[in-house]
Amino acid sequence: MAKLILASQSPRRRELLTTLGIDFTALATDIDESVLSGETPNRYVDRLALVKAQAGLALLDRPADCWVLGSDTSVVIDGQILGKPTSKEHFQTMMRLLSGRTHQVLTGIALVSVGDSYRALVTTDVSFMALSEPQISAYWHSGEPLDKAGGYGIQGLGGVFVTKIAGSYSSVVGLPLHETALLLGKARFSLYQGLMPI
Ligand SMILES: Cc1cn([C@H]2C[C@H](O)[C@@H](COP(=O)(O)OP(=O)(O)OP(=O)(O)O)O2)c(=O)[nH]c1=O
Repeated sequence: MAKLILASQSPRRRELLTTLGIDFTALATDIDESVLSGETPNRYVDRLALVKAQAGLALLDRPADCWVLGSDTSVVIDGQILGKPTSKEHFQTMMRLLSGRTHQVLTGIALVSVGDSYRALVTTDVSFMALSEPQISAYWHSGEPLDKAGGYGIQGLGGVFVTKIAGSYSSVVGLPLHETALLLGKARFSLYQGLMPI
């Protein structure tokens, strides 16, 4: 039986993958997350998921026995990719953009082995209430925004700002469970007692 490796340092991704009940090992990869010139948001998250998985595969002693899962989540508004905030000012700019509007959360996932790869891209619409400057400032001081794409966590205090979501909640948190299960099925991993046909 092949081994499953999660190439991610995100605690949310580890938690979400754990819920599928398949044994896996997590390892951290360090990759360049810069957007290429002219790259669309869809291509960007798809490429980064693949690069993370490939970087994970390259770290393994016995890659031939393994499948590596990589994932990338980005927030997109007006065609602009919002990554993680690098400062309070950067965070405020993001919140002002998201305030009172609907944006997209894109998550790319890639499952790679030495000879094969499967990929999926999931888009979810998330609507925010209109935010005041004091609200934005209070949220920054919670400490939650720093390690999250778009500067918010729907699963935490950031969920207070979300008025509507259309799509996959787990994808917004970092790993779309349905699509991940489909990819794992293609790689012949069996989920809990036939939960998902393979
Ligand atoms: C929008 C949103 C993002 N996020 C998180 C998911 C991802 O962890 C993070 C986006 O950054 P990513 O670069 O996708 O992931 P990461 O750096 O945390 O982990 P790794 O690359 O090692 O896998 O933002 C939430 O937790 N909740 C949310 O509502």
